[in-house]
Amino acid sequence: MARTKICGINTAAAYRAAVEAGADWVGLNFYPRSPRYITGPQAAALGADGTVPRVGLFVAPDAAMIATVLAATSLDILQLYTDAATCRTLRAAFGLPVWRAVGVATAADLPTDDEGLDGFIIESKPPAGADRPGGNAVVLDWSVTQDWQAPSPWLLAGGLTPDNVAEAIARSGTTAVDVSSGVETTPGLKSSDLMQHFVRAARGT
Ligand SMILES: O=C(O)c1ccccc1NCC(=O)[C@H](O)[C@H](O)COP(=O)(O)O
Repeated sequence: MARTKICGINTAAAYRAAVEAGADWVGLNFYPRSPRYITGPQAAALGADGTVPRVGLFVAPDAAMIATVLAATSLDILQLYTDAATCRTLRAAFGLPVWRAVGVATAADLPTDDEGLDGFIIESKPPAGADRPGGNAVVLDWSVTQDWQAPSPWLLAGGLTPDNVAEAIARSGTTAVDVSSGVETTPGLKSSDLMQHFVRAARGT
């Protein structure tokens, strides 16, 4: 049984489908190189009704980048691809919970304290030559977190699909999962059926 974040929501239809599928969070991607990229104004049209918490994703962010998005729309959580100190600074600046995204290859890469943050996204490192740090459909070795004493809440991500998420949950010990590619038919195009199957498989139903 795990909660689910569906990341890379980029249309009103995809937002509705993620809500109907039972996602616990939706991710909005503000990284221009991503096939799921949206702007702040586009995000404003995607379910700012509070139905499902919205996680805003930023890569190498500064305060101006985040402020520009927040001027156009609200966010509930920040998912940041940057160092822990910058995460703490931005957390204080905007008064929003921060999840730091951590690329993991071995147990040595796992955080050993909460870093003054609210949680982590634990995912596979990007493959060589990747143009983005996440959303690459690359699976992590799920045994890496088996003996980890997680210092705070965390979500498992990377290459998850409706077919492998139950095994990923069982082997990693996670209580929350995060998916982007695995619920798409092509990069950036979310599938309602795949989202429904993914959430059901994550819930064990
Ligand atoms: O999804 C992207 O395109 C992306 C681009 C740059 C940074 C992060 C990105 N995704 C972040 C996520 O939270 C994804 O859900 C996570 O990396 C898992 O992606 P996937 O392996 O495609 O399920």
